[in-house]
Amino acid sequence: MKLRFTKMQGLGNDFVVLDGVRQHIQLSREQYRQLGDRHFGIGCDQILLVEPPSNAEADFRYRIFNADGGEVEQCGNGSRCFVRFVTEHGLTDKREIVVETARGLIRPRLEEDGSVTVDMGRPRFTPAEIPFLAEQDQVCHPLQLGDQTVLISAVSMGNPHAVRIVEDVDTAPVATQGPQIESHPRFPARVNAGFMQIVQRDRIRLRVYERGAGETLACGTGACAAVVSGIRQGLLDARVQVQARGGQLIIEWAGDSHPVWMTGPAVTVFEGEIEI
Ligand SMILES: N[C@@H](CCC[C@H](N)C(=O)O)C(=O)O
Repeated sequence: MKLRFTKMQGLGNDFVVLDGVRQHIQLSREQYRQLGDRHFGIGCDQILLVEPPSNAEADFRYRIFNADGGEVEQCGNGSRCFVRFVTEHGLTDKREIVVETARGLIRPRLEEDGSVTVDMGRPRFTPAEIPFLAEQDQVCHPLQLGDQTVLISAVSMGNPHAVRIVEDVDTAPVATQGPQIESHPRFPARVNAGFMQIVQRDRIRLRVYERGAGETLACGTGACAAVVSGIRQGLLDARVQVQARGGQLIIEWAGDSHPVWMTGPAVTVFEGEIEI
């Protein structure tokens, strides 16, 4: 079967986007994994499938698959690419779009300058909602990694995140501790592992070892989780610039049950067709 696709990126976190509105797409986990393969497929961190909504309130539904083929609940950089995709492909002329995801509705808005602002919903900290095996919600939890104990905060932005504060992201043990945290038995659905350096109260540097994709150049939900975790610890202000390896995001959170807002770019790289 021939499949048309669009290659996009948000801060270097790259996506294969499929139009499931104009073509019927039903792929197996193995086929998603094949699309994401950088040697035998197109190559990307995640695949986004845009579909008609099943909820009357929504304009579209979008599904997210990691490069390992597994379906996940939420994707920040992907939600901005999604907005550029549906507008550039003439699927909508709305600037504010209601989108159904596996974890409820999100409401992205296309700004005049082409950037996209997304209401990412409210963060959740209850261990069962993340899911994380812990007695109670604490701002920080000790986590055993071999013979070392590290402090992490556990946050769900629809998808699970563990955030660790480090002195310097450039020398942080992302390649070694990232996979250990990702598959830690206390995270039964696995987890995205963030390493955050606090530069100032309104600026952090962040690297994320993503569940199902490895370290990416940026992670939107990871940026939300890191800022929320820093605010909860009293270390950050309500508006923070997040510097990832692939570029910058602005994250805002007013606390408690307020939603987290994310603003950043999304870019189309090329279009193509693949036999799958
Ligand atoms: N890159 C994404 C997150 C994609 C999903 C994640 N790897 C997971 O498994 O939850 C983002 O920008 O948020």
